[in-house]
Amino acid sequence: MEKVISLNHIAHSFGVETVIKGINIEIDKGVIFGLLGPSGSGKTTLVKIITGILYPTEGSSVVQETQMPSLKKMKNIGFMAQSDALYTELTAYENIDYFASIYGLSRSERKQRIKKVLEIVDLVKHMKKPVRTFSGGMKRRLSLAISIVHEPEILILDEPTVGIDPLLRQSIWQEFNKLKNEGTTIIVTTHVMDEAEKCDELALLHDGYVIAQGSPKDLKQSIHVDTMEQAFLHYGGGKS
Ligand SMILES: Nc1ncnc2c1ncn2[C@@H]1O[C@H](COP(=O)(O)OP(=O)(O)OP(=O)(O)O)[C@@H](O)[C@H]1O
Repeated sequence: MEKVISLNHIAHSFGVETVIKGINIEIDKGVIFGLLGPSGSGKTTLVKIITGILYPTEGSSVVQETQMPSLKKMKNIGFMAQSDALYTELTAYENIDYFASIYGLSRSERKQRIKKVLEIVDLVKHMKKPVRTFSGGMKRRLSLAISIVHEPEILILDEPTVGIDPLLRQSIWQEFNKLKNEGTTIIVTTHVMDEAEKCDELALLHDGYVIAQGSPKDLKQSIHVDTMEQAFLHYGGGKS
């Protein structure tokens, strides 16, 4: 298996508070890797470190054999942050077009891919509306469209389906699986157990530590429980 991401002894502090504590994770190409943990456990901080947006206090994030941060590698990464970074006076189409042009897509590539991603997130009929008129869920869907428009090799999604209804959530997960089958490596943070079940591999985070790691099946089987929720509680997760 080709390693795409290696996190080596990562620790991170904000002032005197250490929020990431000695994390080692290796992620293979073409898997959906979930970071599961309660609010404040360090998921967002960790994905920011992986992408190179945040420089860790200790350790290193290596993406495709390159130490982050690396501008070159950032072009191979699609990142959907937890808060939507959108231009509210522009339309949905214009927002995607703007980010696609930053990624260097030609006019014809943009036209074709924007159409595709708008369909995936079910925003075709709203594409000409200014984003200021969008609901929270619509903004999330637009952010997702932007993160995949340049067909990145690595897709990092911080709670991508918050505020998205169950039906669309299901079709978005189908799309993640499709991207995975095409070789995209996907990292997704969540505190929703049924989403965790859909990941190939999981790291359970609690208070800045990885408390368990493995496939959902292995994590459940090794302690003889039926649900991820039970597994998470067993391993010491739950509320911080
Ligand atoms: N810029 C910052 N300055 C100070 N403390 C921060 C900062 N960002 C995060 N933290 C703290 O780091 C800890 C981990 O936060 P983080 O956002 O990584 O958690 P999370 O697991 O993503 O939570 P959530 O599920 O609520 O998004 C929290 O205690 C948070 O208060």
